[in-house]
Amino acid sequence: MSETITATTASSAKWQATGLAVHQASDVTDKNIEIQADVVIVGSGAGGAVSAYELARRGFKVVVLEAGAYVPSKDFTERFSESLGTLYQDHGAQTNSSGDLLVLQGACVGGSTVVNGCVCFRTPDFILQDWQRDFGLSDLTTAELTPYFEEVEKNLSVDDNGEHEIPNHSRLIRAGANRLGWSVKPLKRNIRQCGLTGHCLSGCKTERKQSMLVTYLPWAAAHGAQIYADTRVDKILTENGKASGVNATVTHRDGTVAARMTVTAPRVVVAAGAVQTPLLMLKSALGNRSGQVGKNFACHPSLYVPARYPEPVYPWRGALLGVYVDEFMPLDKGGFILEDGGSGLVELTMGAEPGTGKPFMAYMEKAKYLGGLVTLIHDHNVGTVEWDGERKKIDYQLSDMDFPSMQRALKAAARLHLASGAEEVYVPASDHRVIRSEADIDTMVDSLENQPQHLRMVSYHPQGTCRMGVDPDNSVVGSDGQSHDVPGLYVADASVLPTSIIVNPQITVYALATRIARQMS
Ligand SMILES: Cc1cc2nc3c(=O)[nH]c(=O)nc-3n(C[C@H](O)[C@H](O)[C@H](O)COP(=O)(O)OP(=O)(O)OC[C@H]3O[C@@H](n4cnc5c(N)ncnc54)[C@H](O)[C@@H]3O)c2cc1C
Repeated sequence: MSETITATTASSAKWQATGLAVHQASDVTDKNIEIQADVVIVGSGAGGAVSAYELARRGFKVVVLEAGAYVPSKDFTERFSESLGTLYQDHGAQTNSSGDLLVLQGACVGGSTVVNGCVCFRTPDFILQDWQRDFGLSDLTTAELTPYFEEVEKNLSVDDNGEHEIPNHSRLIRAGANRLGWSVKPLKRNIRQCGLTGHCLSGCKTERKQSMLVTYLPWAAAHGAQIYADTRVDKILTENGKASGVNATVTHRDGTVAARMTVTAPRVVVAAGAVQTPLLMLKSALGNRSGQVGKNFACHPSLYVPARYPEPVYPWRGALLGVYVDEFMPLDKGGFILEDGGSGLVELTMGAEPGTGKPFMAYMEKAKYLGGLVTLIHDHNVGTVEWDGERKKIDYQLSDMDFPSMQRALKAAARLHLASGAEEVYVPASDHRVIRSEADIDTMVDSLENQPQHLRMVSYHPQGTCRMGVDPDNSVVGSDGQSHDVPGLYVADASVLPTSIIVNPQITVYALATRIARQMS
C-alpha cells in the first residue's frame, strides 16, 4: 500500500504552532510512500531552498527531501554544545581523515543557513574571471550575476552592519587596523534588526537571521512545495539515461525506519552540500564520466586566532561578527581576509588553547579578556570526498601551495591583535605557541610546519566537489547546473563552485541556485 502525504494531513495544527509546513517522521502512517512530482530537491539548505521557491513559484510541483530534522526556531536553545547535537552534521564532529580539520555543516531543515554567521559577500570579480578563463564559464560574469546578487540580497535583507552592530571586540580590531593603515570595513549580514545575542551558530531564536528556514522555505511552501524532514535520499534514479526520481528513507529520531519513499520526477536537483552531494552521486553511480565527482574539495580552512587583551572584551557580547580586513584579499597581496569573530565559551575551547590541565584552566579563566580573528584563505581544490566502504571519507591536507598563505594570514592576525592592544596571541598549533610582541611573530610562524595535526583548522565553507565547467571531460555540470551526462539531473549547491572564492559563499550559492532554477525547463 502506498500513500501520498498532502499538505492537509493531521499535522497542520502542529505546523501552525511551529511556523513551517514540514512533514516529519512522526507524521508518517504508511511504511511505503510514493509521490509523483515535477521536481524533487535533495536538501533544504542554501541551494535547495532557493531552488524550491524559484521552481514552485513557476508552477512546478516541488518536493523537498531533507535528511535532517525540522527544528523550529522556538526550540533553539542558544547553547552551542546542544545545537551541535540537534542542528549540525555528525553532531558537529565531521572531520577530514587526519582529524585536524573540522568540517562544519548544518543538517536540519534550512541546512547550514540556519547555523551560519550571516556574513554576506558577492563572488569577487577576479574569481569569476578565473572561472571564465579556466573552466570556460564565459556566461558567469559580474554583469550577468549582479541582478541575481541584488535580488537575493534584497530578499534576505542584506545590509552593512550599523554602528550599533559593531561589538566591543570589533571596535578594538577596527582601531588596530586603522593604526596599521589597513583597509577595514563593516561586514554585510542577512539579518533584520539584529538582537545582538551573538548566538548565530546555534540558530537565531528570534528569527532575525534571514536563513532559509524563515525565508525561502516558507515562501516555497506557500507556492505548494512539500517539505519532508527526517528523509535521507539514498539513491538517484534514472530511466532511459534520464533522471527519473529518487529513493529515500524516512527515519525517526531514535534511528528506527519510519518509511521507505520513492519520488518519481523528471527533474532531480541535488543540493545536499559539498560533502553529501558527491557521496550521493557516487553511490548512485551517476554523472561521473569526468571522474571529477568528489574531487576538487576546497574548504577555506580557517584558523580561529584568539588573543588576550588587558581589559575585558567579553567576546560573547553583541553581534557575532562586526568588521573585516580586506587589505590582503588581492592574490598578489596574500589572497586572504580576516574577520573579527565573537565567541562563546564552547567555541573558545575549539580554537586555540595553550595546553590541557592547568594551562587550559588558566586560559579559560581569562575568557572574558579574549578577542578573536578568523582567517579565510583562497585554498586550492586538493581534497577528495569519497566512500570508504560504508563510511564517508574526506581527504584534505592543507597543500604546500597554500601553507605560505596560511602563514601570512596568521602573521597578519597576530600583527593586528597586537596593534589592537592585545598582550598575548595564541597560535592555533599543536605545540602551544604564544606571541607576545612583534619580534615573536616571524619566529613563531615561520617555524610552523605543514604537517598533519600541527594546525587546528575549521572549515565552514566546503565547496567544489561537483564543479561547473563547459568541458564534460573535466567538470560535472554546466553553468546551468545540469549534469553533462544525465539529462534532468541538476546540482545547485556549494559543490558546483569550480574554485574556492576566499569570501563566505552563501550569496554565491543563492545567486547560482536562482539562476539554475530560472534556466530549468
Ligand atoms: C557554522 C557555519 C557558519 C557559516 N557562516 C557563514 C557565513 O557567515 N556566511 C556565509 O556566506 N556562509 C557561511 N557558512 C556557509 C554557508 O552556510 C554554506 O556555504 C551554504 O549554506 C551551503 O549551501 P548548500 O546548499 O551547499 O548546503 P547546506 O546549506 O549545508 O544544505 C545541505 C542540506 O542537505 C541535507 N542533506 C545532506 N544529505 C542529504 C541526503 N542524502 N538527503 C536529503 N538531504 C540531505 C543536509 O542535511 C543539509 O540540510 C557557514 C556554515 C557553517 C556550518
